[in-house]
Amino acid sequence: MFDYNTQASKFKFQGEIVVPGDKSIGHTAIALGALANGVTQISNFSYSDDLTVTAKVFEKLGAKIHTEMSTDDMIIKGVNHQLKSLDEPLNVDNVGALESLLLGILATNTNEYVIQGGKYLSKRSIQRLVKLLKEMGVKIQQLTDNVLPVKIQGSDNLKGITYQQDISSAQIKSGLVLAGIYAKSPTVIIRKLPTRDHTEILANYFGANIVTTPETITVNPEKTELTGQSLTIPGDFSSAALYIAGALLSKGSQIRLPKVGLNSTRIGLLKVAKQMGANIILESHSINSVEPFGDLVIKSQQLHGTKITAQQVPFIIDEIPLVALMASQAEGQTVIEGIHDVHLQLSDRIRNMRVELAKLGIIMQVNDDSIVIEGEQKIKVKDNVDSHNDHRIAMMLCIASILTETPFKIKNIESIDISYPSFLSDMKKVLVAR
Ligand SMILES: O=C(O)C1=C[C@@H](OP(=O)(O)O)[C@@H](O)[C@H](O)C1
Ligand SMILES: C=C(OP(=O)(O)O)C(=O)O
Repeated sequence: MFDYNTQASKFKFQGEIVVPGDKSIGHTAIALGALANGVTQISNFSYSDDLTVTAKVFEKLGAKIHTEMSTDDMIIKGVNHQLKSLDEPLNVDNVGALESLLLGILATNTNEYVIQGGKYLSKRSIQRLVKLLKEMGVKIQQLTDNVLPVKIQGSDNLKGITYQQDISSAQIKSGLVLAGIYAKSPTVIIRKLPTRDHTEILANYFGANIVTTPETITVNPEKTELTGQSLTIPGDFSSAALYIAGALLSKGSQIRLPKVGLNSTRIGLLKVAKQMGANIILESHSINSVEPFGDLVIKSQQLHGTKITAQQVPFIIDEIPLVALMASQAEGQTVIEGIHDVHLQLSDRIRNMRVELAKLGIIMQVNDDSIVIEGEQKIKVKDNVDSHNDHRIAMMLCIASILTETPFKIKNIESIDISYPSFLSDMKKVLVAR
């Protein structure tokens, strides 16, 4: 509903910016803290629209959540797996990560719940996870075919299952892992490709017994008791990626990003940038925390095209719009393979980024299983652009805007609140006209 007017100047990045805490880890930490016995203390928790929805849902289910806004500390008193029964539906809005975590958790409880979703989640199929949970013994009734709302009644006698992944989705995996924690027998997930692993890492930190190999994830439920923990959430790599792409592309840039999350399943963009010829400096690296983090220094560099394989795609899943922008400014062609088997993101993200970048004169070919992007495309503004209420597209378009002197409008800019509400003001702090 709000238009953002970009500026009639090219910019470069200079200085240092601390990005907010990771959204994906935030969802998982709230879910586990709410479910656990005792108190969980989360440092560097950053509220965004999506995390507000998650906190509200778990408060409704009985968890007590206190947030110290001045210090970004969140304290959760968990329900020790005794979820409150409810007469009203739980609304997950358009928060995909919450939808699957919640289905997995409610699967383990005998109360009946209704889960509702917003515009996008009322269209995105949840058939895969529903089918798997039903195999475990959960009763799920879908009021419309394969989408939210659903009525779910879990069981305290769930049977572990073996799931051969047919799609590389971290969310489906997370739902199944959480259901498996309280089942009566082990659940085994045979991987298609590795995806982000925050759920496995944090669940083990809270007391679960999940064994991972490159090929499998085994959830051993025997005697599992989740206990409240203390943890610090690192900076969100997906937010840092905006500055990484922006600084690489805008001549004369140098930016430092302290304490960014560096979980290897999230930082595919660093590998892609390296393949494209970039040298990103890692100044310090802490691996002794629950999730690794470090300081990154990025300078503008001329990039060249590359081939991004299907195995790399889950590790750049939320950064594909930024990778497309980088590819369009590099020398030569870039191909992103294996896009067919990824989970449909929020809006139809790949289609929407293609349509909106075309309005800025950036053309790409989207095939059934690949994207082909020619390099050295000049940005030529032909029309105003639209975020399609997708925060990743809105913020990528903001980065594109600093590469051109021609101003344009970004419609529905408020979608940035989904993950990074302070993005525009943060970005301004480190932008210098060139
Ligand atoms: O688990 C998560 O927090 C997420 C997993 C990813 O989805 P899929 O791997 O299911 O596609 C990612 O795109 C989404 O933004 C958040
Ligand atoms: C799609 C995203 O998140 P979710 O799937 O949780 O809505 C995202 O953060 O880009």
